[in-house]
Amino acid sequence: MDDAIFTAGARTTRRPSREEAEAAVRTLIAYAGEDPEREGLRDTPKRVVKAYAELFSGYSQTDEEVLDRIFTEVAGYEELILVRDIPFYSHCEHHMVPFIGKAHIAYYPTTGVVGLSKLARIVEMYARRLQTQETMTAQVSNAIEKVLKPRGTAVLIEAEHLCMAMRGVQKPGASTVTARFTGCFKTDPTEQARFMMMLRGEGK
Ligand SMILES: Nc1nc2c(ncn2[C@@H]2O[C@H](COP(=O)(O)OP(=O)(O)OP(=O)(O)O)[C@@H](O)[C@H]2O)c(=O)[nH]1
Ligand SMILES: [Zn+2]
Repeated sequence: MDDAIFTAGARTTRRPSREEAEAAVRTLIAYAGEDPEREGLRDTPKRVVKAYAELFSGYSQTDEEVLDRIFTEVAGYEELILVRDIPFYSHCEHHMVPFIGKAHIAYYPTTGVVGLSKLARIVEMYARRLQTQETMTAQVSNAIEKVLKPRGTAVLIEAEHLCMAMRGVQKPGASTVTARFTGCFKTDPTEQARFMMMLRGEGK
């Protein structure tokens, strides 16, 4: 696993070994002005690399693996399905600092539905990568489109970017909203309005 080769875009890169990753963390600790050998920090590189396995676990899965089971026995249900307030933690790809928020996903099924938890799992998979909020929004939407071929998909993500809160422009509390509408949500303004109303808990 440590020596695995991975391909990103057109480039193929050797995955650094665990030892190399730990050495990089030690370098960053020293760069921050600390002594990486002091007791409290001695095991930190190991802990950070272990935490990375969890925080960036989204690279080892695919859309098809996550959305692998489609249920067709839903008595002809073709109405809107909305899962809202799916919490997530991601990392912005510019600063590698967390952005934290909630995703809301709706779709109109055609041939079947997925388990509700799978919508949260697809959010997890893309959140646990280096991201921009826009990319993540599009990726979640594309995954649902590809696997479920729904009549329409609506994905709305709201998040606070800590790179804007704890550094740089320092605006804690500013929230970013991104949305992608496809199918009937894109072509029919009343569907979009219905989605927004249901998000606020007003719709039916
Ligand atoms: N569009 C978009 N921008 C993001 C996201 N996460 C972080 N950013 C922005 O990425 C930008 C990177 O800007 P740069 O000028 O290259 O970097 P910087 O000097 O660190 O910028 P400041 O954050 O303004 O200090 C910043 O404006 C961030 O707010 C995201 O998910 N989407
Ligand atoms: Zn950032």
